[in-house]
Amino acid sequence: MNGTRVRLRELLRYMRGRVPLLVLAAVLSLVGAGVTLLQPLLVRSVIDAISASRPMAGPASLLAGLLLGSAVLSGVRDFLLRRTAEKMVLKVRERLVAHVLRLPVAEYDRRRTGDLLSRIGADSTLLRLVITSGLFELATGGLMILGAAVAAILVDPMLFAVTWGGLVAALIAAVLVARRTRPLSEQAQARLGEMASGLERAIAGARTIRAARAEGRETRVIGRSTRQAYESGLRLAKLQALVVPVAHIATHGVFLLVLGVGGARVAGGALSVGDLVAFVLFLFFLIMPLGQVISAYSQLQTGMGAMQRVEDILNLPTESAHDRHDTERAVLSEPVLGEKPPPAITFDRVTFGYGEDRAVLQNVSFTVPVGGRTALVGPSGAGKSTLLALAERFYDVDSGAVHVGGTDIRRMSRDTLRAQLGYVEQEAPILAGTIRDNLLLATPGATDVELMAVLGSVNLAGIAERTPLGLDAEVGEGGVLLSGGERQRLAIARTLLSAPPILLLDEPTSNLDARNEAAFRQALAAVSAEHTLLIVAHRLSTVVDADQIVVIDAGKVVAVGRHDELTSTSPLYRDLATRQLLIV
Ligand SMILES: Nc1ncnc2c1ncn2[C@@H]1O[C@H](COP(=O)(O)OP(=O)(O)OP(=O)(O)O)[C@@H](O)[C@H]1O
Repeated sequence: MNGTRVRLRELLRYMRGRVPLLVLAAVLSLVGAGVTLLQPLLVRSVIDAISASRPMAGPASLLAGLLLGSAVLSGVRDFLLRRTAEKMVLKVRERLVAHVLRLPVAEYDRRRTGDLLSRIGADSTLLRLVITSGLFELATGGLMILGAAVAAILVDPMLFAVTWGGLVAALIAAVLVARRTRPLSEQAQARLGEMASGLERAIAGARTIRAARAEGRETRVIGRSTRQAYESGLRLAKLQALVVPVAHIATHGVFLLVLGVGGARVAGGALSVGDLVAFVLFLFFLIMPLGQVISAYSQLQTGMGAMQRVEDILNLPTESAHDRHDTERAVLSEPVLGEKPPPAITFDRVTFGYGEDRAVLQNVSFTVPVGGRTALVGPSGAGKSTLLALAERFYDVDSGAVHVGGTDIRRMSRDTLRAQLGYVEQEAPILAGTIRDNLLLATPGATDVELMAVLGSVNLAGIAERTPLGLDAEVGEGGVLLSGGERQRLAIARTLLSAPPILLLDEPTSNLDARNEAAFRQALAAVSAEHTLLIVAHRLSTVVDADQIVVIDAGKVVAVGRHDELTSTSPLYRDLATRQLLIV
């Protein structure tokens, strides 16, 4: 009950700003219901006029006019409602997209992409049901039933009492079904989300899945969710199939009863033929919207279920909502004249774990001086990439602090922090789109000359000269139309273009061929010349001339120094270098 109230409040929030249109639609509905309920009375006048051989042209033409009027009114009302509902779906989708793009990175680690997509696509569409079928049909149908019942009572209370039992039976059956609808349709939507996740995984991993000849198995796994959605739908259909006969018997029985008892009352002179026809028509207007109200109630439940799934996402705190200091303007420490500038980055006794169970980094302290190259080396899983993620503040440290330019990064807005840092992931993520789209990601205003210059600096000008499309050539989903080395250098070019003072680079572990390797070195040299570079290094050639090497093992700093020093002082480093854990 409490949950329903909360959702109704949310619903009202979605409708904010659209109240005038909804009120207009409500007024049109009211007028429409009134016009419809006048029709039986006019029919009665026409019939009674014919029976008494009186002229009937007046009431007959009024009846025709009313019919036309109510048709036009219902058309206008439906359009207004659909428009309002579409607008609501638009607003919810806009909010969902903006919200999903601002969720903390850890949230993406936990969730399936397909499920998020399905909530944005399918569930937001179902929300439309809440307004159109749900609220309005429920309200107008309810109004119609009430009006028709009152009118029927006025025509003949005794005949109405006879019909009452059948109507109540039909109503109870309908409410029972509607109550089961919501959990079943929620189940079906959740299964559809799983199906979308499965498909997303299968398409993203298409090559691996083909190579492993696993299409059949993947199809079966995805098929399971589809089948479960079908089963929920089927259970719903069975439930509804049970109710239809009950409603059918109840409503048809009521009509037969009315005709029988009413016929006897006409014969006895208690009612005129016109009265009986008017009563039957009122009964018709009472029973007809009953079906509408029942299905509207089920649809309202379906829409509310979808709303719950949408709200689940909207209620997740965004990245900056986790953050008490984000509203403060960042005050980056300005170096005082004659004073040594603060280090570019300082990790100060940093301890961090992704979950509660295990610390990935323990008490890590080191500084990255301004200018030059600091390389992070260590065995796989030691925590090197995690250090870059902490500097970008994708996650917050559990204890200790990270400082950038002398300021604790929790004391600056994420925007300010990320403007200081460029970040190139290990598996350079190239976005589907053109070379230009990719380069402009962080620097939307760059000119073509600047784009070509930055491509040249990482030895990549050639990719813009391969096709007549130049910078507008597509790179494919995830950059599949480029080689691994080209992807990495395009990602570096993209980051260089935004000219951040500090660059965080996760070196690719993949073996590059000699030409790509040379090009990568050249790109690194271009980066090192103008930026402070913190690089997770997998290649000996990256570390031999680094200004500082930090050796990490199992989440701890075990040695810091230059290549020559470390080869004599750090057994682990020597081991890494000589056993070629660092690629030569
Ligand atoms: N998003 C994440 N959620 C949970 N655990 C993670 C996540 N990312 C990394 N880990 C875990 O944290 C540990 C350190 O990972 P990290 O990627 O920092 O290592 P690394 O030293 O960069 O390794 P590599 O050289 O193989 O890239 C690993 O045990 C890894 O399983």
